[in-house]
Amino acid sequence: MMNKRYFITGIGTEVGKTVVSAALVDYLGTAYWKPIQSGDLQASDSMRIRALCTSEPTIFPEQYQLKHPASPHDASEREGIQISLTDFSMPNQTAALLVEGAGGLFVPINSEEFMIDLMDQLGLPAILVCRDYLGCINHTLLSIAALVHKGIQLAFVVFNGAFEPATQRVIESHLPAGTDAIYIPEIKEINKMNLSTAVGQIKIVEHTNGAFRK
Ligand SMILES: Nc1ncnc2c1ncn2[C@@H]1O[C@H](COP(=O)(O)OP(=O)(O)OP(=O)(O)O)[C@@H](O)[C@H]1O
Ligand SMILES: C[C@H](N)[C@H](N)CCCCCC(=O)O
Ligand SMILES: [Mg+2]
Repeated sequence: MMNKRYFITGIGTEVGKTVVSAALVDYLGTAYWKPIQSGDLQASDSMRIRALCTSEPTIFPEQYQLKHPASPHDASEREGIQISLTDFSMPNQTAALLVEGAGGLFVPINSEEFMIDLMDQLGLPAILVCRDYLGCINHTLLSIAALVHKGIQLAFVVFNGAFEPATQRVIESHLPAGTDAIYIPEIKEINKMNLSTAVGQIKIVEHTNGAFRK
C-alpha cells in the first residue's frame, strides 16, 4: 500500500465506513478527513475516529457540519446552506490521508451533484466498504460498476465483518483486476481495545489476473 491517500466510500450508509476508517487510520498511520457530516454532531464520525484510534491521528475539520441526519442535499437545503463541489479542497499538509464520504456513491450533495463527483474531483483512489446483508451483492457490484464507469481507481474492497462464504466468493470473483481485498473481522463491541485487536487481524489479499493469491 504505497500510495496512502484514499477516499473511503461504502455500498450504502451504516456499512461501517467509520469503523473501517478507524482501523485503517491505525493500520496505515494516516490522517482523517470527513468533508460532509450530516447528523450526529455530538458523536460525529471525526469524534468516533478520535475515540477509537490508538495512533492519535491528525483529524482535519469537516467542511460542512449539517444538523439533520439526512442526505446532504436535503440536510443542507433545510439549513439554508448550498453545498458546491468547488468548495472542497484536499488538505495538503499530509502525505497519508483517509477521506470518508457520506453514505454511498450516489448520495446527492446538492440538486445536481453526487458523492461520486466529489471523489472524482479530489482525485483519490477509492476504498469501497461492503458489509454482509441480503442485497449487498447487488449494492457492491453496482458500486463497482459506477466507479469503473467514472474512471475512478478502485484500490480496495473491504469485506467488513463476517460474510456468508457464497456472498464473499461471488464479490471476490467480480473485483476488477488491480483491486485488492481487505478483510476486517466482526467486532463484538466497538471500543478502542477491540478496534486495536481487529487492526492486528486485518488481512490484505492481492488480486492478480482475475484471481486471488491466498
Ligand atoms: N466490523 C464490524 N463489526 C461489528 N460491527 C460493525 C463493524 N463495522 C460496523 N459495525 C456496526 O455498524 C455500525 C455502523 O458503522 P459506521 O458508523 O462505521 O457506518 P458508516 O458507513 O460510517 O455510516 P455513515 O454513512 O453514517 O458514515 C457501527 O456503529 C457498528 O455498530
Ligand atoms: C445520515 C447518515 N448517517 C449519512 N451521513 C447520510 C446518509 C444519506 C443516505 C441517502 C440515501 O442513500 O438515501
Ligand atoms: Mg461514517
